[in-house]
Amino acid sequence: MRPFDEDAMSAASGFSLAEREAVYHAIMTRRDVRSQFLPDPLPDDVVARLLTAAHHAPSVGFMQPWNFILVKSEAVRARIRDAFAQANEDAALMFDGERRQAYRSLKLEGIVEAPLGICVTCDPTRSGSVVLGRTHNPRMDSYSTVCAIQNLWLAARAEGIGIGWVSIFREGELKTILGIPDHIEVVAWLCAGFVDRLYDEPELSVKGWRQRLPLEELVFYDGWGRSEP
Ligand SMILES: Cc1cc2c(cc1C)N(C[C@H](O)[C@H](O)[C@H](O)COP(=O)(O)O)c1[nH]c(=O)[nH]c(=O)c1N2
Repeated sequence: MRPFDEDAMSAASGFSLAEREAVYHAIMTRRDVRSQFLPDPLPDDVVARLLTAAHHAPSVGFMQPWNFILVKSEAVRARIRDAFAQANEDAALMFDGERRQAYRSLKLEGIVEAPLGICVTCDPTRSGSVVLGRTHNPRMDSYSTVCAIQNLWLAARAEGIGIGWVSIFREGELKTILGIPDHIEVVAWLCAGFVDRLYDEPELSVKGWRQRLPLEELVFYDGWGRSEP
């Protein structure tokens, strides 16, 4: 192996050491935010940067299947929060005993507290019925939309903006509230707002719900279940 050469690395990537570190810093310190939102509105230019980051995500066949519905209205966000509350009650009943109690103690959304809601959708018809790369797996358009969300989430981390992904909804209710056509898939409701602090570790881990798995247990070599030769 070639000896590590910092100058060569920077020349090859076009990233200085500090820039490379900044990328990993954003990745490692990004958090899902539920309750640390500040009420200050997000400036339009910052929101535009986040959406631009999202729009530069990879997508199957370059179909760019996403739309972003920006929801500032408190009244609309209150309806979305009510839709969450109903679905969350069903969700709690799916757990038993102590786990149900623990689930109920978690705060799993900041829909009203966050000054901006972003509903991210996926349009499976965006570039016709046959899409390069989606021919044998129709879910690839949803996966592309998730890539856009992750770009937005990391850019937000760098901008000091917290993002909380809320998925505890009956999709039909969100569609009704937001007037989303039937053929469009709702991929995410994102709560967005400035934050004054972030958890160092995932909140679900801090609160004892579930811990990060050891990476070594998740990596196989040359086939499913095969450990390092
Ligand atoms: C597809 C999807 C859907 C959801 C989430 C994430 C993703 C990727 N997460 C956030 C999730 O709980 C969180 O990412 C993990 O707990 C890890 O924490 P950090 O994101 O590292 O802080 C999430 N969190 C929450 O409080 N309510 C929710 O409904 C959801 N839904």
